[in-house]
Amino acid sequence: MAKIIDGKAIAKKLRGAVSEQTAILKEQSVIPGLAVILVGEDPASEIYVRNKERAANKVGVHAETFKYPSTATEAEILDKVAALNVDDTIDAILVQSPVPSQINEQKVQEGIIPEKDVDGFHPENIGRLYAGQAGYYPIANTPRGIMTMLQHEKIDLSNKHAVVIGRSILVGRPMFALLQAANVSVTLLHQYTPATLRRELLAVADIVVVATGVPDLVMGADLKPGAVVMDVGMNRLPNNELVGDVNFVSAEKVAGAITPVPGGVGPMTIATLLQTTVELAAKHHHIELEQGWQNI
Ligand SMILES: Nc1nc(=O)c2c([nH]1)NC[C@@H]1CN(c3ccc(C(=O)N[C@@H](CCC(=O)O)C(=O)O)cc3)C=[N+]21
Repeated sequence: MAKIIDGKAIAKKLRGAVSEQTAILKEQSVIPGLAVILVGEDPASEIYVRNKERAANKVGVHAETFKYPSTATEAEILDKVAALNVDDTIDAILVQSPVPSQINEQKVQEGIIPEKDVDGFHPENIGRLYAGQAGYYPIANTPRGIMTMLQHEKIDLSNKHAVVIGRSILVGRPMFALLQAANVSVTLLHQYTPATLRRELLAVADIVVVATGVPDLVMGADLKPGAVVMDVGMNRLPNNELVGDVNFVSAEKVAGAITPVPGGVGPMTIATLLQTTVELAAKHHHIELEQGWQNI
């Protein structure tokens, strides 16, 4: 049976470290500010945004949510982003994805200045990540949180092969770059990968990251025994149950370690978002943070 990777517990540790860092910033009168723009009335997004706000306030991050109706225009959102870009109390800006179809998401992402781009979506930040550049720049929080979990679990990455399923800017693509930077050999699959090829590759994957939105896409029988499985999926079933993209019951019999849904990758995404917000605030105010993250 696989070890269950407790994302909730690791997230709690990380939030503790974030609190220590916000305390250091507070001594210099800096309160990290996170602005969240939410367009439309998607109930799932609203819950997520509320969770973020609550978690932020508990660790000393000031979070503000700006809500717009689903009829909001692109110009309205771009204007708000422009105002937040020059707002000195705001260090990090996040536009909740997806946005309604009249708004060009890419244009909005490019409107956030790279220094406040807490999702790591700006082409400049993505370019740096893909180029494997050194130095600090924000990186998408879900894949970054997954790297923290792998590190926390002391999973040896050297000479390993990872299969990442999903090529979104939110998860798959930055995951590919981060694993590669950690010297993992990475194969990136997506919805056009034939199922036969997917199974061939999963059978030789030491690490599997799944972010597709397809329940039961990966079954225990697909896995290499002992594989580490990171499930990013969040699917609400008709019976209201929340499940990932991996069939947990069959997978936990074959995997070496696996993240549950809920309580796995999700809580780490939020904790990592707060971590990134604090880092951006420190950079904005030219304050050197202590090397607090290492204790996670
Ligand atoms: N610009 C942008 N950045 C994002 O990071 C972003 C986004 N847009 N749009 C939506 C997705 C989704 N996402 C989640 C993060 C945490 C949980 C989470 O905390 N889940 C908990 C609780 C789930 C529950 O019980 O409802 C869990 O998995 O245990 C869920 C979903 C971030 N996203």
